[in-house]
Amino acid sequence: MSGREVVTLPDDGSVASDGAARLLAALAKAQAERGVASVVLTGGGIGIAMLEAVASSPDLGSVDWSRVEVFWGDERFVPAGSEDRNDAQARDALLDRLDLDPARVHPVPSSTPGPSALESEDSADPDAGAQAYAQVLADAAARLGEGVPGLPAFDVLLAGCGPEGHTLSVFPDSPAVHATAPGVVAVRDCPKPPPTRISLTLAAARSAREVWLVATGSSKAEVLGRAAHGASEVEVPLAGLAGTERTLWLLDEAASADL
Ligand SMILES: O=C(O)[C@H](O)[C@@H](O)[C@H](O)[C@H](O)COP(=O)(O)O
Repeated sequence: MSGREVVTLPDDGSVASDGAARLLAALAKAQAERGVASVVLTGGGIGIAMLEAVASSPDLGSVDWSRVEVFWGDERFVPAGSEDRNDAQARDALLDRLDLDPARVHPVPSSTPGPSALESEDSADPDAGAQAYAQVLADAAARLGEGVPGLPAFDVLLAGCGPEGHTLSVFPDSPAVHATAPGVVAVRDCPKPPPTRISLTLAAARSAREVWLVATGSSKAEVLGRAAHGASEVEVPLAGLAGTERTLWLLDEAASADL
């Protein structure tokens, strides 16, 4: 596991544009090395702002988007197409403008059948959805190469965090944070709405070569400070984020105040 690298930028706009430039460069490098690049997207304000910055980047064409595999680290378990879904927000912000191969875009199953690539796997039961997504990831691991058992060695996994320390949909002292095996879990009773979600576990996120935590604003400062000073992942799940080659915290000054 890699040591943590922290980059602090002046404000959220510069985090979005710097993150976008880094993402484009990382995907282009992965394609040069391995042919196909893979990225795990996140929801949240700064995660989506970063995708908007990718969409408006002059370097958008430096990546061959038909050779990018797209996954999500967590998803709100609501109907397909709902604006609450992280995948719908990512499509609006960026994905709909790209020449992606639909077979390489892997949304997390939704709560009702709908216009998703995984329509047949959508279900009213989040546990069934989690199991279906675990199979999608296992199939991808066979294609892309394995990081941890059963999970692809994603090139870049993006994650946000909440003021109480959640990342993905893994909340402090919740069943998901106690699920220590690499995998996909259903999450119920989330403090952040909507209450039902599907999420990679922290151990699954650690399958990625590079894990980037992207966080801005003063509400995140205290919990980032606790993680930097050794809080456990059970208390502060974001502390458990790590990539096999690189762990990057991309923050603004407000979020960095207690490091
Ligand atoms: O579904 C979600 O909401 C997320 O994936 C979640 O983990 C998010 O990234 C953080 O809560 C940060 O969200 P903000 O950037 O909006 O604070």
